[in-house]
Amino acid sequence: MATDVHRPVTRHAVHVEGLTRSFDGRAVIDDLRLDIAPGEFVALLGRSGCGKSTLLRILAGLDRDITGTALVPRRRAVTFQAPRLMPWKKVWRNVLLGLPGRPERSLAERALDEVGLGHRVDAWPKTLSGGEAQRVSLARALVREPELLLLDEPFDALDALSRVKAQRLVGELWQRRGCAVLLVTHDVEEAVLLADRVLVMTGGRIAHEQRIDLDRPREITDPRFAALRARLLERLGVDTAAA
Ligand SMILES: Nc1ncnc2c1ncn2[C@@H]1O[C@H](COP(=O)(O)OP(=O)(O)OP(=O)(O)O)[C@@H](O)[C@H]1O
Repeated sequence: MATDVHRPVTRHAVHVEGLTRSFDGRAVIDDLRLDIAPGEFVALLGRSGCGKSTLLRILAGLDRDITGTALVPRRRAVTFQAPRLMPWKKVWRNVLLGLPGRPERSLAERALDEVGLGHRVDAWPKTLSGGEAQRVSLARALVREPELLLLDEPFDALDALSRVKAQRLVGELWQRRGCAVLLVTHDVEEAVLLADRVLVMTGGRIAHEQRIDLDRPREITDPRFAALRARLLERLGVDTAAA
């Protein structure tokens, strides 16, 4: 088994080749190939259960039971659908959780400022709204100064308005930080809004990829936006005529 995970890479932010992950003899990821360039924003779409989260967990280093090659930078960070905050730690301590050594509180303050939560540094997690909690988890990712940011459906649990705000924030952070992003999402519109390239995963592989060559900020009212959205929905097997 050639598990070549987590060596530093330079030319790519992610280099995956011949990656396979099986559960109970069934390959959920099947000979998958994927490259992400430094600073590139990639969105990953696919039907429920197609293996998106499994791939993300592998890239995050949380699942090493693989065959094939998966090279990612050492400085990487991941956020999940749920913010996963420790309720007995204040917000700033949650942000610094898991960092080596004795990181300074000011690090957390800076990251929280960046996500618009400078005023909630000393708050307890239970006093946060869903959108705020998700932003804390984003700050926890940013404090690691990632070259690769892995986002697993980070906006899914949010109401429509918080979702739009959070999407905008992620777009701004990405532009400011210049890190590569892999965003797993169910939402085709979100993918077209944010990504340089959208991947559609089927049968454990990347079955389709679509470059999004629209200027930013993007307008969903742009006919080119609608055309890309329709093409991706088609690739996902959604009947757009009936939608
Ligand atoms: N630890 C596990 N043990 C057994 N099967 C698993 C395990 N983790 C994932 N699977 C299976 O692998 C498949 C892919 O799961 P995964 O969570 O990666 O899908 P997904 O594309 O992220 O789905 P969703 O969009 O619903 O989140 C599913 O059939 C799931 O049941």
